[in-house]
Amino acid sequence: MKIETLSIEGLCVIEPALHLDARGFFMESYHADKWQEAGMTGRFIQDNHSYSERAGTLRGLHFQSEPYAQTKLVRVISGAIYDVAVDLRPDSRTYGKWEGIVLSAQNRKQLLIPKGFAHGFCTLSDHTEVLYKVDAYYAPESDSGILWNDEELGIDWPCTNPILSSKDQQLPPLSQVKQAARKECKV
Ligand SMILES: Cc1cn([C@H]2C[C@H](O)[C@@H](COP(=O)(O)OP(=O)(O)O[C@H]3O[C@H](C)C(=O)[C@H](O)[C@H]3O)O2)c(=O)[nH]c1=O
Repeated sequence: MKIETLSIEGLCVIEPALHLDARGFFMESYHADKWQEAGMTGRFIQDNHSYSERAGTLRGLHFQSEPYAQTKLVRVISGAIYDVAVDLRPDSRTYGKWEGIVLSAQNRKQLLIPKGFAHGFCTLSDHTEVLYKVDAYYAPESDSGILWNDEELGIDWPCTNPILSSKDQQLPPLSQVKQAARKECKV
């Protein structure tokens, strides 16, 4: 297994060991103890699977607020995505910074996104399937997000006119998310 840290602390890219033979390959796509030994947090309790018909489909940016914040372990089993994580951890020196990486069925890379990040991706091919593990259950009442093309974030998406859900089209700007977080801290 190879692990690469990214410029934002806590984000890391995992490449599981591949066992190749004349039939193809086998890999352990997740192993709780090995992932923990490698320093990755998160005991995952829910698996998610999304399918996007067309390239240029953008899902996000989403996050669940505490106490339902989720660590995510994201990988692609068909097609490819540009996967983006945005640091929303209140005391982080990289608050509001983002990292993007291509995850694909071909590169078999996985992105570990700790709690406190918003997450989104844009598909780079038709018929893209994304699997991701989370360490907290879906809690719609805590579901929140940031508008994909928020100017303050300035994410360099590879898709200009994406296919979005109506929900994602109406997500708030980062400024509003920051304001809400400040209000929560004062409570
Ligand atoms: C996330 C989730 C959704 N749902 C239901 C709720 C809706 O009826 C339907 C589609 O949900 P949504 O439009 O939020 O799905 P995505 O736009 O793919 O959102 C996800 O994509 C971004 C990239 C993420 O990181 C989040 O995990 C998640 O928000 O699935 C569930 O039943 N359980 C779940 O855990």
